[in-house]
Amino acid sequence: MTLLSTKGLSRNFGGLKAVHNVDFELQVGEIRAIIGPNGAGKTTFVSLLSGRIAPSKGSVEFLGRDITREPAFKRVRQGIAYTFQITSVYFKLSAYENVALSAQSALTRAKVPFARLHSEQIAERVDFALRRVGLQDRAAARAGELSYGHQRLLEVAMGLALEPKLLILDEPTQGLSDGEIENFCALVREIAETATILLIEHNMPVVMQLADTITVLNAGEILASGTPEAIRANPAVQAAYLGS
Ligand SMILES: Nc1ncnc2c1ncn2[C@@H]1O[C@H](COP(=O)(O)OP(=O)(O)OP(=O)(O)O)[C@@H](O)[C@H]1O
Repeated sequence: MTLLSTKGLSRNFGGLKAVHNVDFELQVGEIRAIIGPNGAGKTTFVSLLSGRIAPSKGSVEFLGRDITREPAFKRVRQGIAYTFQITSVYFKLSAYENVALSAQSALTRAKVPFARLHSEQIAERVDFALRRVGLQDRAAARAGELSYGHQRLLEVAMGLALEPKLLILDEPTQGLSDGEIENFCALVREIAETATILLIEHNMPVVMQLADTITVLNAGEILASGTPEAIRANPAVQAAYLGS
């Protein structure tokens, strides 16, 4: 079953075609990686999916509905969560409060009137999300005092508190230690049991072990799509990206 698809999706910045004419399809339950050289258009592409930026041309469908013109907050309410770099974390708030903000927005999506939001409902969700990423013991810590690796995990917890159907992770392992990366991969597999994952990732071993399917972007266009084995063996991909 198709979760998300795009047709002719394009975004120009002046004369630059950052994303050009992309037809893309994502199936429910898969882990999809998007790879490509620097400047290939990966972040621009997922920003078009999440609604952070508007397309110059083309369309996006989510669960059969055209969401091309829907603003980001409405897409979040439909189940598209985008954890974008560390900038989304409020450093002065506690880990708990950061996740509670997300949880609140998800409960609003479920049409629970804002004024009647019970703190237990939020607490339940926050506890679940923090436990899932292994930060339950750091709930009271200020986000700004957490290690970088924990801040990245906090961001994932904020995404999970939205109970997303689609979780978009933009370079989630950047800056993590080898041990943290290993734990992170286990976490992604666990999350994939209940959500579809779209992952932008530069770390090839991570991509190769996690992804069901890899889509390669190059100069704003899809160069290839396939299993990790097929992508590894694809001469065009090797020439454009893997450099071997
Ligand atoms: N807001 C913007 N204004 C102008 N040009 C932009 C803007 N955002 C992205 N670009 C350009 O669009 C192209 C694609 O950028 P994008 O960040 O999507 O690539 P990427 O594949 O995510 O790269 P990286 O792997 O380095 O993060 C690049 O040439 C970039 O300079």
